[in-house]
Amino acid sequence: MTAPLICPSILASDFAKLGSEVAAIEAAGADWVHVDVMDGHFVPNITIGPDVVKALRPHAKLPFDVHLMVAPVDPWLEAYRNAGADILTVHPESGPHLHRTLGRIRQLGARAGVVLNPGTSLSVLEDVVELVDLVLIMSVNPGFGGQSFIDSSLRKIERTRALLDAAGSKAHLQVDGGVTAANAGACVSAGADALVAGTAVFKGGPEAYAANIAALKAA
Ligand SMILES: O=C(CO)[C@@H](O)[C@H](O)COP(=O)(O)O
Ligand SMILES: [Co+2]
Repeated sequence: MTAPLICPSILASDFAKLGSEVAAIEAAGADWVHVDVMDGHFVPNITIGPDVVKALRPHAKLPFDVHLMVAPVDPWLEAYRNAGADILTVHPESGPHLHRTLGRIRQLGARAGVVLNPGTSLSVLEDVVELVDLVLIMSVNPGFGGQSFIDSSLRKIERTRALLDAAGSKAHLQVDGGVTAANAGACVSAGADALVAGTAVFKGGPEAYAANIAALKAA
């Protein structure tokens, strides 16, 4: 089995040192930088605006994987793309026309992702599968880091893998929320090829990042 892509969520990093945190995870072997954007409306937390993404962009060469928890999302796509986002991932609930939103992301030259909350049906994906480069399965309800992995997510990952394979899609299948070295193997066995991890990467400070990332890859 190939090792999964590891996408540290900088939500769990030291916000007073974001530039050096992004550089540190790149040096420690991360594959993508996962940026959680929250608006205090779609989810009950406020985090990172496009100016912060722009300021962080020179600190790493890794793809910036921007998870937009913002509604309405459409007015923000261009700003985050211009700020340096390589992947823009949207919730179906964050706009009226998912098909149009995904098309717009690709038109902007970014990879398009769709993210399914624990309570969102996988059927949403059926009609847009040809427009997605990434499917993100939330294994917690969005809004905060440090929550516990919802075990029923494993079955949803399996069902998503089956749907993508049946459609001949090469989209990445990413998991986000409560991912640790203890459940990473089960996520990959279920069909995930990319793991978001905040707490599990940033615990222990910069000296621990390489070992934390290696543990997730090996799991
Ligand atoms: O999108 C989200 C939360 O809404 C995630 O990306 C979390 O930030 C992951 O953090 P951990 O659960 O790994 O601590
Ligand atoms: Co996220």
